[in-house]
Amino acid sequence: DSKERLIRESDVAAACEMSSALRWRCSRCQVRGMASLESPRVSLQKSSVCSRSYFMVVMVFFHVYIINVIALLLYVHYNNDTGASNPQTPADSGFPRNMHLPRIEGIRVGHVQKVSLVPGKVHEMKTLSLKPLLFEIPEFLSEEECGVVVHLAKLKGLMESQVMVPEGQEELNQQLNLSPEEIFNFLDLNQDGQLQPHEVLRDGIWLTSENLKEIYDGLKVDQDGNGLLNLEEFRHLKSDAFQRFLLQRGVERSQLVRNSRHTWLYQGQGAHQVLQDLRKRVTHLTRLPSSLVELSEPLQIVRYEQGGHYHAHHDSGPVYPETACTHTRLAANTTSPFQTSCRYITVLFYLNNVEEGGETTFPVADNRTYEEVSLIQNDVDLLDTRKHCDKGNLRVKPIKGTAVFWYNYLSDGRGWVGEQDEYSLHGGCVVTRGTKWVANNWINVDPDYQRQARYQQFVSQQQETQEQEELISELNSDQHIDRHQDL
Ligand SMILES: O=C(O)CCC(=O)C(=O)O
Ligand SMILES: [Fe+2]
Repeated sequence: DSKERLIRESDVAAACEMSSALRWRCSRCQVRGMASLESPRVSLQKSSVCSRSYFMVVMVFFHVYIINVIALLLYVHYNNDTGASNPQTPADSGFPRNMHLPRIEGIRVGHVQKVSLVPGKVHEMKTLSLKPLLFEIPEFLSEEECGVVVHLAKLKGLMESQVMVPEGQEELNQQLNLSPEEIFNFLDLNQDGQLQPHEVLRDGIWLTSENLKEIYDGLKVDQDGNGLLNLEEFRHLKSDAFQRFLLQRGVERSQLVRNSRHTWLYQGQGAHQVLQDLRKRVTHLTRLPSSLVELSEPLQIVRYEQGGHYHAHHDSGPVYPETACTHTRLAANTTSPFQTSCRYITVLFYLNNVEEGGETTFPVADNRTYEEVSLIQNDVDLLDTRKHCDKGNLRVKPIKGTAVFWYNYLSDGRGWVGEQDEYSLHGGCVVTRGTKWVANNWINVDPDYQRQARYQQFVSQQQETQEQEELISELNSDQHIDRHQDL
């Protein structure tokens, strides 16, 4: 009998160890533990409640627990490898399988966080809006740095940001094989069977209702004269008819979507130190992997003369499965006619103080809802930065050295780029006095993780080949020198 009790006692000990592994509070163990301090007799009596079957139950729990843990580990493992957002990437791509893009938290509008971007200086970063996620950092560039960037841009020379050439709309439509009905349906946002002025394809030219009436009259297209186009009237038009008409009649620069000049400055190895420093600072600011920042577009410098403007736009378009990104297209092996620049982040620097006007407007920042149709109502076109900048939700005054930055895409919830953030709509208000200099640093990320990975692999292979070729040519030239010396 005492032997059996001893066995039971050891069973209980084993069972209790199991149960503590399960974090399952075994009151009997506590009773046993306490009792054993006081009197072994009591301990034996109490332990009798823990029978073999009790031990079996605990063992079953223990096994279920272990199986659950293994299943969870397997799930995490396979989800990382085969998930849509983070699919398998080649082992030698130098691009981690599971790269997560950090996103800075805005907390709330007006929140200020301190950021350390350059040694010995602390910057303050203020949240301007949450939709889009938008920040302002005063004194991001020093006065001298602003001067250097403007100087370099002038040395390089600036070109018109928008030229007046029809953009081959007709050819594109033919290529896409779209019927007039399909195009009409696509343009007719509210599907009322009529094209309102704002539903007409503007394609580079900013058409006010007055402009449009003039075009309709000139082309004799609006047969019933109601200022709207129905499908029948639309059928008689070529899709680039408006552009051609305006080209013949002559268009002023102020009638374009964008009235500015710009140039591009390379920021990689060998570039001016200020440009390289700027890129490093942007990497620190955005907290993105440096490889992404380094493979992005060069710095764009923009100059607006007095009267210059940029109507509200998105820096990067929506991405559908068939949309290619301009930067990864080379490695994507696609023939899709749809492409966008996939600018995940815009960092905009103000390089001078503007005497009057020239603010950056975010007309729908922190709106409750975003509806394209409600942007143009009762002759107030919120996209029009020549006329209605004062009616937008948020305007940032250009101050020399200040940087603003925002996300043009939302997160996909799994650490990668998600859908376009429509609230990132913005524009440059008309410069009413003086000139305005800004610079754009766009960080390009493909919302398709695998395409971005392939692109990075492609670039690193190219770099390797180039380095090898350089090494070979260096060796050859060394041999050449030696031979020369021999001679
Ligand atoms: O000039 C500005 O304030 C905005 C510029 C801009 O949006 C752009 O260049 O894409
Ligand atoms: Fe922009």
